[in-house]
Amino acid sequence: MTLLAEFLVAGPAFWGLATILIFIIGEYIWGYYRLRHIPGPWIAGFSDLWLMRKTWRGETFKELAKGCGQYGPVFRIAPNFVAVGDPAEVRKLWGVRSKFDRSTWYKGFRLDPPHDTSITMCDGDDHAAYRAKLAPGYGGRDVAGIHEAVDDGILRLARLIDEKYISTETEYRPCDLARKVQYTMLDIVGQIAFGESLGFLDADADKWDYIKQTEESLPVMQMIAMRPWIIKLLQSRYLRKFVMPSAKDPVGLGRMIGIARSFVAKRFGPNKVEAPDMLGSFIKHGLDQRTAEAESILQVISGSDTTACAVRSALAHIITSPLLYSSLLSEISLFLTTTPLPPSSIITNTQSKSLPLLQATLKEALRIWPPIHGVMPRVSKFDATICGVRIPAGTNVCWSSCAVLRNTEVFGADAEIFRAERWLTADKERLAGMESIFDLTFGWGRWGCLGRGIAMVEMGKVVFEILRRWQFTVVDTERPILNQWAGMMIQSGLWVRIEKSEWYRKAQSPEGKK
Ligand code: HEM
Repeated sequence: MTLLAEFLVAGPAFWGLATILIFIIGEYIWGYYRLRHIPGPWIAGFSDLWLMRKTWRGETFKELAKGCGQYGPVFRIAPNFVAVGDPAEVRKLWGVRSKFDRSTWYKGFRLDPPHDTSITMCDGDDHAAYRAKLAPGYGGRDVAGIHEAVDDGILRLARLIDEKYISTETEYRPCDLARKVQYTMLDIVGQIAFGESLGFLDADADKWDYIKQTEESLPVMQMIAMRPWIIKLLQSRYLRKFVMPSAKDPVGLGRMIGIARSFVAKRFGPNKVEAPDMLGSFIKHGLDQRTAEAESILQVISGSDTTACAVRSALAHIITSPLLYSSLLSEISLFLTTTPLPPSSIITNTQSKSLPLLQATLKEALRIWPPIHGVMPRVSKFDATICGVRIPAGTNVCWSSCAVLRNTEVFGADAEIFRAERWLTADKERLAGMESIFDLTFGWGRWGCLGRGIAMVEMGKVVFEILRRWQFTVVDTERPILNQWAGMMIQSGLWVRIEKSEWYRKAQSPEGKK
């Protein structure tokens, strides 16, 4: 035996290594043992590789639903993670009376660690106190001009499309509507959040590569969120300045942080500006400068990508479904005959809510392609029972958004397809059930979306105004739009040929303007 081998066999290094190994093996066995009564892919009992692989490839949306079909409504997806596909149980899990809080998974989405925002707060009591400070702002109670901000964004979009993207018999000007919708939503959220548009539509460009970089980082964030120790490491004092976006970055998310920081800075100090916008409301209710910065950045991200996705999903389904498209145009044209609305005016929220097929289409778009479909785990300090299955304390309980939102008992035998009419033909009882599960697209209970009201206003107005002004032909019928299921939907390439609608042409003609 060499000296080294002798040392390893008998020395402290050997015993140190052996102890670590025994500890790791013990942890694997214990990890497997705790949830051994819950079925799932065998590898998920020992390792999170199954879940990581599906997450990285953007497959969790479909695969978790497949797993619920194969193993039952509760199945194991990693040593300490289970997925639930039963709609009523998910509503209970997220409800106000639930004993479950958010798991540390949410900490993976901190943009400016160690500062939390509403979405990264996990402790129920802290979150409730913080949420109370935000509710008057997000709910619009304290904010003047939300509707005007939305209208302004739509008019900017109209200007851009009219000037650059109208095709004629002799000229073909294809337009990526997915991008233009995203620019619109970013401009609107800037106006609502800071009282100033972010200027994406005017530039007709992805300013500072913000969209590109945010989209690239989403799948990575979903992966990091699965491993609490990686979150701690990357967000530690020593590493975060190298790996997290910084306000000094010239591009991307960092640049947006810098912009938010400069807007927020104007609201503090001796010459502080007071304004009746969302930021003003947050500050009025006690947010300090750093927290206001972090919350404002969250607002830009959560308030633009989600609504952009909902609008794009609605448009993609409308313009590829002839029956729905023509029915919607009839609804709009009937509305316009009774309510003359010049092109310079935007439909009101009350008017848009009075259009049943339009509202049904928006709900169906959110249901079939939920903008936020990540696993969103909850944990409890107590053992619990879900669908009759014992869930030990400390287990991450995720939802399968696809299993829940495409449940055939709730939404009908054809739940897997987009059919807006289901919302108009369902009887009272079924409709109540559908509505209560549809709610989950915005989260529910103590943790539910604070921007739901604003989102529905934006969606109703934007989709109506797009449909009444222009008509669309899909450029690539083989692949009208590209969806990437990264926990938060990434969509691109809704390429269309655009013509003005007959109503819009007439309304813009000299006679129409009279
Ligand atoms: C169609 C659009 C939208 C969808 C589908 C959506 C969906 C969601 C979901 C699923 C959650 C997470 C709930 C959870 O953790 O259980 C959430 C949280 C949140 N959303 Fe939205 N959202 C949308 C639009 C907006 C808008 C426009 C804003 C702001 C202007 C916003 C602000 C927020 C905030 C602040 C939270 C955190 C709430 C809390 O933790 O108390 N959202 N949203």
